[in-house]
Parts: sequence; structure tokens; C-alpha cells
Amino acid sequence: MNKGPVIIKLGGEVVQGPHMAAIAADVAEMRAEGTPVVLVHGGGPQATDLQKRLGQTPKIVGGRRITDQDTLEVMKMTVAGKVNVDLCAALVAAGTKPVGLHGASACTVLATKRPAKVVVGGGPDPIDFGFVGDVIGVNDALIALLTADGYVPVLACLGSDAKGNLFNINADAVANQVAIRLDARALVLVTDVPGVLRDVSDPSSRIGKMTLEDGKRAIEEGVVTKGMIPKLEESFAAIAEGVRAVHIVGRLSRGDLARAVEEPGSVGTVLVA
Ligand SMILES: Nc1ncnc2c1ncn2[C@@H]1O[C@H](COP(=O)(O)OP(=O)(O)O)[C@@H](O)[C@H]1O
Ligand SMILES: CC(=O)N[C@@H](CCC(=O)OP(=O)(O)O)C(=O)O
Repeated sequence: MNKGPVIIKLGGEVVQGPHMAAIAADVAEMRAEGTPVVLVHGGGPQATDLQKRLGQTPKIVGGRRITDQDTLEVMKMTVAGKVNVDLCAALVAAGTKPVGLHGASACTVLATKRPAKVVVGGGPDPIDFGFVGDVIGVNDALIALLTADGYVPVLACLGSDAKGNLFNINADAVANQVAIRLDARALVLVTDVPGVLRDVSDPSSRIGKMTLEDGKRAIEEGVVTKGMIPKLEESFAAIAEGVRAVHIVGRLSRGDLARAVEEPGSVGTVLVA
């Protein structure tokens, strides 16, 4: 078993949804048992909502947001702002010790601009996503300092380069890169569906276990669309780099988070090589 922390990624929908208290209680219990835990979170729905309120038109291609300067401002306000604060508050209420961070907090997430790429669902030409980054480093010393003292780092999915340029990064990508670089014992991606589904409109059609080949086929056949595409792509890339298993779970009750890690496939979908 890897010795590193458990990495838990929460989608924006989850942070402000009805299951947050149960998740916070599970995190507090894991931490109380001595397991180091690191949280990574998104805030996609909150960003989309604020963009619309400000008269911007959100552009999301292949599950990733095209990010101009105005969009980046919205990401700072929502992801590193409201979502991070609300998540930390929920964890405080559960009796644990969160510390809110973002990429520019001592370069916790060191990033560089994502080069233009052809993406599934984006047509034949390479797409330039603007201020969207790829993770090139993680301040593991800072995270280790905090977890060793019983704190729970809570990382918003913004990256920074050494010059202080900021980047929007898909939160699943941040979580996967953090898992690789901290030699995580488990990575759990908590979303608003109960796992990867055969039929997205039927919550009971959960796929318990998925291999890389299954994942590729599900994307090609259109069984998997929208935000689930980057989630699978980034997760299988992390597995290729040594993360042993990634758990995609959702709609959690008390105890489900620990169960997903201890009994893979019992809750959600476990991705394996
Ligand atoms: N086959 C599928 N199984 C589950 N979810 C799917 C599937 N195909 C598309 N999706 C969509 O992916 C979404 C989860 O991705 P995303 O919205 O990015 O989540 P998060 O914000 O938690 O990262 C689901 O809400 C669902 O609409
Ligand atoms: C580049 C890119 O697409 N970034 C994401 C970051 C937020 C995110 O990933 O939020 P969820 O986890 O709630 O989906 C976005 O702008 O929506």
C-alpha cells in the first residue's frame, strides 16, 4: 500500500449539494484515525452561473472551459473564493482543521499554459483554451507540513507559474496530478452521479469497474460525454503514471467515502489499468 495521503476531489456541485455534511463527517473521521487527507475541488457550475450573471457566454469544449481574462476573473471569485470558503466551513463544522489553498499559495499547483490541442468533441482543429494550464509541479513539502500536523489542505483548482501567471485547470486534472506527485494511497473523485453510468439518465446503470480499454470505448461510443470525458482521460493518465486505482463516486451517504477506498467497486466506479 502506498504511504501517501488519500486525495479526495469534490466537484463544485457536490460542495454546495445535500451530501456535503456526510462527506465532511467522513473526512473528519479519516483524519481522526490518523489518515492524511488532501481535498481538491472544482466549482464549474458556480463559475458558469456567475459568468451568465455577468453577461458572459461560457464556452466549454470537450468538458473544458475556454478561459479568457474575464473568465479567469470569474474562476478566482468562485473557485478560490466562495467554493473554497464554503468547503472549509463545512469541514470546520465537522470538527476537522481545513486550510484553504490555491495554486498561487506558495505555488502549491505549479502550472504552465496548455498548448492548443485537438480534443474529443472539439472538431478536427486544435483548440486554444486560453488561460488554461497543465500541472507541472506540486508543492509537496507544504502539503506534507500541513498533513503531518493534522491539517486538511483544501486546494482550489487554479495553478500558478513562478512569475505569478494564473491558470484555470480542470479540477480532476489537479487531483490526479496531486495523487501522482504525493504517491497517494487512494484517489477518490466525488461527483454528482453515482459513478460512470451505462445510461446517464439511469442512476442504477452504474459500472462497478472500468479498464483503460473500457474507458476508451465508452468515450468513442458516446456512452461517456461532457465532464466525464476529461475525468476518465485524466484518471487513466494518472493510473499510467503509477496511481493504482481511481474511484469515481457520488451521492454519498455517511461511511461511503471510506467504503469506496476499502472495498473498491462497492460504491461508484473503480478505474484500473
Ligand atoms: N456515462 C456517464 N456516466 C456518468 N456521468 C456522465 C456520463 N456521461 C456524461 N456524464 C456527465 O458527466 C457529469 C460529471 O462530470 P462533471 O460535470 O465534470 O463533474 P464534476 O463537476 O463533479 O467534476 C455528470 O453530471 C453527467 O452529466
Ligand atoms: C479548464 C477547466 O475546464 N476548468 C474547470 C475548473 C473547475 C472544475 O473542474 O470544476 P468541477 O470539478 O466542478 O467540474 C472549469 O472551468 O469548469
